[in-house]
Amino acid sequence: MTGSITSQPAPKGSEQPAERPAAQLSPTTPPQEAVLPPRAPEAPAPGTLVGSHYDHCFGCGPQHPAGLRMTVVAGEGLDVTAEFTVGAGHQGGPGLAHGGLLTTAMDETLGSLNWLLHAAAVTGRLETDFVRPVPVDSVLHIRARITGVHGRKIYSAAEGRIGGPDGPVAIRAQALFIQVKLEHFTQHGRPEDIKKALDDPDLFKRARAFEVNP
Ligand SMILES: CCCCCCCCCCCCCC(=O)SCCNC(=O)CCNC(=O)[C@H](O)C(C)(C)COP(=O)(O)OP(=O)(O)OC[C@H]1O[C@@H](n2cnc3c(N)ncnc32)[C@H](O)[C@@H]1OP(=O)(O)O
Repeated sequence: MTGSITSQPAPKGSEQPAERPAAQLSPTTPPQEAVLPPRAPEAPAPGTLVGSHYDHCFGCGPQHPAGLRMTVVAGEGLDVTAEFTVGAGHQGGPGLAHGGLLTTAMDETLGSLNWLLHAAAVTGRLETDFVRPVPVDSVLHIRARITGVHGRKIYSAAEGRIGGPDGPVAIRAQALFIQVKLEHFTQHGRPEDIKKALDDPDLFKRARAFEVNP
């Protein structure tokens, strides 16, 4: 067979393996200077629901018609747990969860950690390893923790297990969240949604509570 990429002769002078670049730390790995701060006084008590940050959020909003409606429970330290039940509407391959939706569930859980610091933060980078397929009807049990804080950067990691906390690992994630001011939302969001949120004191009080001075 001709024309196959693999059957092409190596270009002259390329017989030596290229020098590998030095191993680099992922931007989601906390630097040595990072710290683990105490829980904020406003953090939800251990064992209680963290609560939805926005009613229309795809990940946690109770008013979202097709969202994941995830609920997250605060842990004892800088950690949370969450469960995501994979439904027929979440399929990628037949009978299996779509990877992008699993990533969303991880993002939502990791994002909830910021409540423990009382910090408004958005996902800057999210890395995901898909370890095994997740069948429809299974419950993904997610445990997430903050791994370090450095300036505006909040580092975190999570693991999703099938069926419960002792089930087989299906997905792992590491994230870098960046603290932002409330203006991040009010300046960039669609004006009618921002107005609706601002006009509704119940919807917005949590967001206001998030205001920080990075
Ligand atoms: C209305 C209702 C409101 C509800 C409120 C609830 C909130 C909860 C919502 C939760 C919803 C669920 C979660 C969601 O879905 S959140 C939604 C998905 N995420 C976003 O939309 C974020 C989009 N990105 C941005 O807005 C900006 O890029 C941000 C704000 C992130 C940074 O732009 P900003 O101009 O502010 O800062 P900076 O650029 O100086 O960067 C600062 C530092 O960070 C480092 N860096 C940045 N990015 C990366 C990267 N990718 N890898 C590695 N490093 C990165 C950067 O090098 C720098 O480091 P250093 O030089 O200092 O060392």
